[in-house]
Amino acid sequence: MPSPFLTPGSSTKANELALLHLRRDQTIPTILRTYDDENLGYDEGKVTNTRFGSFPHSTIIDHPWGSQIAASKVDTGSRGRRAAPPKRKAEELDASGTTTGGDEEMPSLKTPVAAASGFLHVLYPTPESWTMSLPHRTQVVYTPDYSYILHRLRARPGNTVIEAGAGSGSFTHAAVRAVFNGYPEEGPATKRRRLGKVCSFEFHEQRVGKVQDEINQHGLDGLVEVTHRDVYEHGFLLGDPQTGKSPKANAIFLDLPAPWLALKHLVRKPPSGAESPLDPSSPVYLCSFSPCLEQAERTIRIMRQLSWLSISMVEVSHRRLDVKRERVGLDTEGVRGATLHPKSVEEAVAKLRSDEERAKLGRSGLLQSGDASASKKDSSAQMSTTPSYALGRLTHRSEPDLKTHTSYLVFAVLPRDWTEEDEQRCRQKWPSNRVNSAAEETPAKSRRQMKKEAKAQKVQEKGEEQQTSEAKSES
Ligand SMILES: C[S@@+](CC[C@H](N)C(=O)[O-])C[C@H]1O[C@@H](n2cnc3c(N)ncnc32)[C@H](O)[C@@H]1O
Repeated sequence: MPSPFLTPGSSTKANELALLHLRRDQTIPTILRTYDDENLGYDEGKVTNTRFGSFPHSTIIDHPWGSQIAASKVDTGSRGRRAAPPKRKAEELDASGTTTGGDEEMPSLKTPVAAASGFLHVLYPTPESWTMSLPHRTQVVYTPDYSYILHRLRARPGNTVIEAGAGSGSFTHAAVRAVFNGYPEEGPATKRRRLGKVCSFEFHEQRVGKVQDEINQHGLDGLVEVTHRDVYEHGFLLGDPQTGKSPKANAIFLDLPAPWLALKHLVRKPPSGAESPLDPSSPVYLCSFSPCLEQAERTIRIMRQLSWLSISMVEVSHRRLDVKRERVGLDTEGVRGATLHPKSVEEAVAKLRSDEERAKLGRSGLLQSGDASASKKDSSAQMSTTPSYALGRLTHRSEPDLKTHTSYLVFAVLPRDWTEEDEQRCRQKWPSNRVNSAAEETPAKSRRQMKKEAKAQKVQEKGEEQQTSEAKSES
């Protein structure tokens, strides 16, 4: 099954994840099904109820992504009072095998009737929207952090990423999109076309089960491999911790309470004699996510002992700045967000004077509605000589609800092992006149010396030319 995260196609499909977008900060993830998989007893099949109305999934399936879906009239009251428990019906359907996957074979469902109001938009899932809507089981890595981490890990199509722990699967989805290079069913990986993969490790049993279910429902089987493992003790091999297969990782992301305890397994030659989980043919990039500086320091100390290079630490502290023009004044009547209040003493006094004037005219019966509106128009015309975008005071303040948390990210690189055979292979592959044993033995010449030698050669050539011309003239 193709994943809607990676290849969503043009329209929604039954049994695939879709995001029901209610408003900017409210999205409901759901697996679209025509039948009532939770046995809630709706005549219309599976229904999602929201504050903007009820949405039978039959009205959402087979619509282009981004479509606006109108709410339907759904009987949410009487379904619990049915004589035959709907659960039995659903169980029978499950047993007959007609519910899962075979939506065409479903018994007839009630055709939904459009409600007078209410709508939502149906969107395909992305790692960003999934991060905002996923069921949180742990603290998660948010988009501002994982976009930077994946960039620094040089995660690209065809790479293999090790992730520990998987937690709620937020980073997992972003990582698999970064390394995706085709589905395993499309053909085996070749030397030139490696299929990207995420090897995810988690020691909390229930979280493993949940992540595994989500990976399966999101069509990411084969691209993400979740292993139930305490990585401090048993490392990162796939299958058996001692004799298992190496994931041959190019990039590693550790989101663990004690990352330094896992580092001993991330070496080229494990002391136990087991295979290394790292790709022997490439440098390995690592990022460790810590909420406090002490953890970052401790990780760095162990990294140094284990030959990690280019170690650097970054504190991620995102702030989104809300920039806007604050308008205050009596000329802002009807302007959204503006403060209708005199902005200076002069304006306040002018207002008092005009109010007094108008009161006087009113008392003497001279104020006519036409005159009043004309005088109002005159004053606003006077004030509107400045273009509206330049009116008011420019202010900025940081938006408080940006979802992220302060994090200390430690980055490092472990170069690939380099043997004499590798050296010889390279010399054969890229022979160079400049790389020969003679050149290696003699120390490199300085520029000055080279210039001197060139000059001497020129003088010598000139002398030789002169000699031959003299000899010619003599003969
Ligand atoms: C902060 S959460 C990870 C969140 C995840 N990166 C995400 O974006 O959703 C840390 C996870 O590490 C797991 N963990 C802690 N110690 C572990 C260990 N020794 N081996 C494997 N997983 C471990 C915890 O169970 C927890 O789920």
